[in-house]
Amino acid sequence: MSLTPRLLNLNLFIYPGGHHEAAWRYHESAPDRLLDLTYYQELARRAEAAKFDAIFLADGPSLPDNIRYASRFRLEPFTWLSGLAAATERIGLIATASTTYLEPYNLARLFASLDHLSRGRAGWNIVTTGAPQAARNFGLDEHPPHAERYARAREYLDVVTKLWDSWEDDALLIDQGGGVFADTERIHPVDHSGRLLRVQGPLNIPRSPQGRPVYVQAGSSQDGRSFAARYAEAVFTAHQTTGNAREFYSDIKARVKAEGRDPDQLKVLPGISPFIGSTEAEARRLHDEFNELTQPEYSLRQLRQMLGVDLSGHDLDAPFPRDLVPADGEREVNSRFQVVLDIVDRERPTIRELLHRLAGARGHWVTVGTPEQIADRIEEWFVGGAADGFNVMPPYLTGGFDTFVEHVVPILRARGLFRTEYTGTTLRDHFGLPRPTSQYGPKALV
Ligand SMILES: Cc1cc2nc3c(=O)[nH]c(=O)nc-3n(C[C@H](O)[C@H](O)[C@H](O)COP(=O)(O)O)c2cc1C
Repeated sequence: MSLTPRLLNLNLFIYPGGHHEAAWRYHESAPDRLLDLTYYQELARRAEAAKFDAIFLADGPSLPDNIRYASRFRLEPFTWLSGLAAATERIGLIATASTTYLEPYNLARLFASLDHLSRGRAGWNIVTTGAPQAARNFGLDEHPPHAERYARAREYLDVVTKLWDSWEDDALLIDQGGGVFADTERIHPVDHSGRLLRVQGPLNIPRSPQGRPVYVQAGSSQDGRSFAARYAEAVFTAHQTTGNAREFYSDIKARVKAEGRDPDQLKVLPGISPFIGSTEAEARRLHDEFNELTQPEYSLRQLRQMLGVDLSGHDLDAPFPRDLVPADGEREVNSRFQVVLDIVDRERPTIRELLHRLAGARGHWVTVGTPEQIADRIEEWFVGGAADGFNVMPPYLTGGFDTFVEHVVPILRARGLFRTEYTGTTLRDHFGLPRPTSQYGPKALV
């Protein structure tokens, strides 16, 4: 049982301009700065000043098909995070990278380099890539099926973990007198030859400050949850209700325990996208103002990706036609399908009401209220076995984040729920995770 108080882990989940689909149209947004590094460096410094655990960047190797209506382009995460590393000292840097569309040796180099250059702040959001259109950017006619992507991901994790371990911690000698830079006896080829991957190794840079990046994952299917239980040290997830979040949390922790791991060493971090006002009415007005900026063409396309149903041409103010949702329709992400279907079954919305429910954060928890109300809800999930912390998803930037930091974080601190200072320097320190030893390291003396 840990003696240090259990504190929230909070990440800033950055989408260009903000998570609400219409954020780029809001008068306080700065859509002309979304390719400007200094815009994100300013944001990263504010998140570090607020003692956040990490910055998280999503990614996919294809252009989302709704770019006509929303600022949904994708800056490459490693390039982006290297620029943020140069502007910060402590805050973690979590990049999304695909086990389907990156070669293991390249991915291992990218993360080891980011971990060295940031002095131990790298995290890896491990994805298999849900977007089928990515396949044609890599010479494939078809996107690999879900189960096959996870089979590759499991073998992939074994390979890159070997690569990150391939230099023992004390392999780098830099013995100027003796003229030996590195002890090659302590640098090991990995010689992996598996069903799907073949990699000889070793990696071409020394073992990084954290040993390897923090393993983050966001799967929700059975494959996804089993994968998380075996490898992940943090799991991102999307839930609308405390009940569903609690069910996911206890399932994942039980799976980790069944894998013989310590459940405290996997942090469950749902998304939260808060609209904050000095009164509840003001917060609701702000939320409505954003929803009035939405464009049905975008929202209907997103709904088709989530539910596999095309409602263009339907009366948006008619009840959502639940019977049109195919049980096994073509959709990108199974887990989000269930989240949206639960909203439909629970709230019986019109089509327009459902589009507005999803406009804020694509099925993540959107919550509207005063700073005290937002803090109450965060505390309820945190102490109630539904979350170890959150991916904070500001509906718009930078104002949506500034309001959360200036008005909600102080309340969380006053309640003893969030750190006042960093107690460590690496992302593993912030998450309370151990630094793994190398599987090639000197065998423990018996
Ligand atoms: C917070 C969060 C962030 C995610 N970010 C990405 C991402 O950047 N790229 C991606 O391809 N998938 C992303 N996903 C999707 C997951 O990787 C995963 O495919 C999805 O949750 C469905 O799980 P499943 O594959 O186990 O069905 C994200 C999911 C969540 C909850």
